[in-house]
Amino acid sequence: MAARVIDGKAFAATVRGKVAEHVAQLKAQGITPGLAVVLVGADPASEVYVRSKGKQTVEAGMHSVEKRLPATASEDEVLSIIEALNGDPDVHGILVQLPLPGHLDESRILATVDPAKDVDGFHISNAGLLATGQKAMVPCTPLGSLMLLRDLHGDLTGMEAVVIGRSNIVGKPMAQLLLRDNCTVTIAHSRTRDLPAVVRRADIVVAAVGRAGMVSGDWLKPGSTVIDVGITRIPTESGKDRIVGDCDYASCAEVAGAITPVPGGVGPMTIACLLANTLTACCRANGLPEPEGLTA
Ligand SMILES: Nc1nc2c(c(=O)[nH]1)N[C@@H](CN(C=O)c1ccc(C(=O)N[C@@H](CCC(=O)O)C(=O)O)cc1)CN2
Ligand SMILES: [Mg+2]
Repeated sequence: MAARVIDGKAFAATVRGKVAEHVAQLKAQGITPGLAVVLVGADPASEVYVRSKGKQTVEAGMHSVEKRLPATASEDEVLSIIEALNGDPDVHGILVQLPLPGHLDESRILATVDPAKDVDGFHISNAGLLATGQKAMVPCTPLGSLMLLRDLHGDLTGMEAVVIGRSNIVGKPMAQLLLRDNCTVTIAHSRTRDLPAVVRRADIVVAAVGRAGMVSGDWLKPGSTVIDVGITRIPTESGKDRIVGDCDYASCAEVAGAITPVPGGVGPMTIACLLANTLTACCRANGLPEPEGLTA
């Protein structure tokens, strides 16, 4: 039987609606959550994401700040912008759009964001809090993926999860979140021996390696749930890029029980969760209860 298609676009719209409702309540108390996005350079995909972030921030009723620097900006210039945003009381969330130009030290830049305003959850102190099971800001793509899984399965306790990819942004935090939800978690990667056999054990597969179409249907346990985090742009003859995930959709959809499409799966959840994290950061900064169902 063909897999159920997990509609991340629709789910993201629901999340954004909930965020907007909370924001309206905060504004009635004189509090407006604010999100600042820092973009260094003019990577075309980053331009698109940053524009969407600003637009969706405003649509949710929040205050949006955009700081743009040329690709030639020095590290000190980037750091001084972040420091100013750290001290701005109207800004509750700060993110630095990745990738950064190669001459900049990404770790140093991310470590300069105030952890309480780190709505991407990339600061080492948030990574450490998450790894030790404490209250953290959680990276948006793993948080969105977890929301989709909880919506589909309810309780994830006891499920076998295989996360393919060990990045700090997706693979590692995703594994931590699944562990926290009582899954038995394996992190697989490019050096894993017999990757298809490892993936075949999984009730939940999260593919986050950045290799187009790598996971094929014959790697899957029948009925498993596939979360495809990959986004690879493939140029087409029409001149417009087509985007594909890390899973070979046609073959995986024949074997899986449920699968996220690319586009329209995990991608839209990333920005919806960014808004949710900004709301959470604003509530924490004001000593207010956190919104239910919008955090991990
Ligand atoms: N600071 C950050 N940088 C990057 C992150 C991040 O979470 N924080 N993630 C990605 C880019 N990204 C957001 O920044 C992002 C990627 C994809 C989507 C999305 O909605 N994708 C759509 C397709 C859109 C398209 O056609 O390009 C989908 O999958 O349906 C949103 C945000 C790297 N950098
Ligand atoms: Mg670098």
